[in-house]
Amino acid sequence: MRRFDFSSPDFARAFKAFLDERRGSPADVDAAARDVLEAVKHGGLDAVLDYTRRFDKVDLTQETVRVTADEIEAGAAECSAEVREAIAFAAERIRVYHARQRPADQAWTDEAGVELGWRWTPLEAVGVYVPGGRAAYPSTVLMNAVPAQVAGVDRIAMVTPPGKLQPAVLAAAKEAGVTEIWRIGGAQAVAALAYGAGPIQPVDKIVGPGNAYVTAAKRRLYGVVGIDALAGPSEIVVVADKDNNPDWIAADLLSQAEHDPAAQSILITDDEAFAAAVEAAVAARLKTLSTGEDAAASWRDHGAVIIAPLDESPALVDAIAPEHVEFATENPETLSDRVRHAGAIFLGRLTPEAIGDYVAGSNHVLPTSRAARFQSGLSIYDFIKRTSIVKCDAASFGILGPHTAALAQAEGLPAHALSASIRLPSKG
Ligand SMILES: NC(=O)c1ccc[n+]([C@@H]2O[C@H](COP(=O)([O-])OP(=O)(O)OC[C@H]3O[C@@H](n4cnc5c(N)ncnc54)[C@H](O)[C@@H]3O)[C@@H](O)[C@H]2O)c1
Ligand SMILES: N[C@H](CO)Cc1c[nH]c[nH+]1
Ligand SMILES: [Zn+2]
Repeated sequence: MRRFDFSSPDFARAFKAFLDERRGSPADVDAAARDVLEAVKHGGLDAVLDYTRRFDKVDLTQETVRVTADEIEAGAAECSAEVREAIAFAAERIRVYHARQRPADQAWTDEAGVELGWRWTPLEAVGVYVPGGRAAYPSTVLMNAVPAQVAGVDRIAMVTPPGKLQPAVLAAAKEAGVTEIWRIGGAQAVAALAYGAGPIQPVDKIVGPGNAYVTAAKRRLYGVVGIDALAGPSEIVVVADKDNNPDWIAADLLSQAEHDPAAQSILITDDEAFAAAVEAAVAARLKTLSTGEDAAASWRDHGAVIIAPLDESPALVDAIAPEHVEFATENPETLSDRVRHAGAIFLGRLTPEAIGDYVAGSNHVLPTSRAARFQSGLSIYDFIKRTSIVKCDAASFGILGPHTAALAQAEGLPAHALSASIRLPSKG
């Protein structure tokens, strides 16, 4: 864990160096993802199954790689009633939240008499990545698949590593109406969705979070398929004053650290004694968590405590551009309203980020590695696209045609110019 003191003369340089560590994929991870993509592109399902044997230690065949309808039913039935109820509760809140995002088609006639507008249509085939290396993620099934269903996507193909295919994951898939599930993960699963592999038909877009290998593969495949955002190892910034319970804040920091040794948790506070209390609480909790080993590695290698006036926190948060930021302060909006770059903002002492991970209704698939500077979290917009519509009649063509021909001539594109001028009444 690194400590930074805003008042130190070296702060700006040291903080920038710290931030630069988290831009893009590490070179070794990117190289590994590149090799996997090439192998699957040329080797198809055999290559996918080879990597599954190597990385996931599971031996699958063309016959067993797909989760059958019976397996989905049986797995979902094994899930406890309490968890099934929570899945249904979360799914409904996610459904309602994302339905509100649905934009309207538009159509109007402008002053030149041109009929203009646009129409939104759903994507046909989407691949959803549900992580499953270290933990099982039923919540991520919902965060990916429910918005896709709300948007009206025809085919949802889910991939998830074979090891942790737990009842709750299958119950969530059932709740979200997902019927196509492949037990593959990592860069090889992303490649299979993009290129197709044996029985796995290629998709038009791949969404969903994953570890650094999954994220590097998605980054490389952009263009072959659409991708949503670079949603890699989890991140949290907690802005907290000294009036918080240090145990609560420690839990919030650890809630993201436990996802992955590559996750990142950062505390910003103006009080040194409070920072020390949180650090002590983190150390104590690490000993009791079943995920303590990963969380300890994350806190040790990527964690940070920044001592700074709270008034500086919005600018610091913008520089970090984190996946999540919590403002555990008395009037959180006075600070949070000044933040521009964050995947999601959680306000007040009673809104821990974990609420957003599961049941708030907002999406938990969010940009990491500072991608919040230019990307949003997963939404209905990832599953629809806009087609523009234009219609001229004789009168409006008479206005637009000559300008079209003039611009085409200026670009040295005579066929374009002709396509307009040929339709204009001849001048003489
Ligand atoms: N940003 C978000 O919105 C968000 C949401 C949920 C989870 N997450 C993140 O998702 C990630 C889940 O990670 P995970 O590892 O548990 O599951 P994962 O499914 O992302 O990755 C597991 C796969 O990684 C591959 N792999 C493992 N080691 C490899 C290696 N050395 N070389 C190549 N491939 C390898 C394996 O094939 C395995 O199936 C965490 O980083 C978590 O923070 C992010
Ligand atoms: N915090 C993760 C996004 O970074 C999402 C998640 C799923 N389950 C628990 N948490
Ligand atoms: Zn989480």
